[in-house]
Amino acid sequence: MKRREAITELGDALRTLAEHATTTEMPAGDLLRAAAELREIAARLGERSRGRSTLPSADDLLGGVRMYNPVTGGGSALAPPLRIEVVAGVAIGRCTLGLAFEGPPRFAHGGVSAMLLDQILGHAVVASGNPGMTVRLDTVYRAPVPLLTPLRLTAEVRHVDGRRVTATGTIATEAEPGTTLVSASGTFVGLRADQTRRLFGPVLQTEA
Ligand SMILES: CCCCCCCCCCCCCCCC(=O)SCCNC(=O)CCNC(=O)[C@H](O)C(C)(C)COP(=O)(O)OP(=O)(O)OC[C@H]1O[C@@H](n2cnc3c(N)ncnc32)[C@H](O)[C@@H]1OP(=O)(O)O
Repeated sequence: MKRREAITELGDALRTLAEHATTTEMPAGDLLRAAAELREIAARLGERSRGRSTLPSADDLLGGVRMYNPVTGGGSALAPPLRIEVVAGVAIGRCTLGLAFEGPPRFAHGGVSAMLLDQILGHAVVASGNPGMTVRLDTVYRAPVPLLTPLRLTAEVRHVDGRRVTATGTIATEAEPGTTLVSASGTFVGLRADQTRRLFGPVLQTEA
């Protein structure tokens, strides 16, 4: 537990770093000094690390704890992070995107919106008891998503057809939750046992 807290602390620091590195207007000399210091820290962290087929020791895959998920993970430098709760089958997500997520000036990159929606749709799908992988994600961009503004996302499952599950979701601001900025519809497919073995066999072996 202590290690998870430390991972989240490091994640927080990294997210602050990413945001300041995106917004800084400091002169070149300061940037070069910072780069050299950061390379030293990175080398230290890299002294003990895992490979692609090994789960993070702090994760609990079956319990749904993924510390470095790039959308929700407290330890991820890339995650906003999006906080998700599921209430009566509806996944509700909250986050605020900083300038590191900028696409058009003042607004979020469209790929970031798709990433947030893929994740929250996935949570609704898992909560419905039919976990699967995304095989299709259609996004409709109705209005740009503002940065530095609390956002509210929702997602719910619409249809289950054997191994195929369809879910829909939206992004809005907390201030105007009824005004959809981006909507998405996703298809998720539950894996057969042979597909699970082929894709995740090495990871599941180290988990056991
Ligand atoms: C308990 C605590 C919980 C805590 C809470 C944790 C929550 C934790 C949430 C995580 C949330 C993560 C959310 C991110 C989720 C990703 O980001 S997943 C990563 C991105 N997705 C991928 O990489 C998937 C890539 N695709 C594949 O590997 C393969 O398509 C799959 C998934 C193995 C399926 O294999 P396949 O050969 O394509 O399909 P197959 O098994 O033959 O057929 C299955 C059915 O799907 C259909 N299908 C396949 N592709 C498509 C398509 N593109 N469109 C429509 N239908 C399709 C087939 O037609 C077939 O239909 P039927 O004939 O049965 O009617």
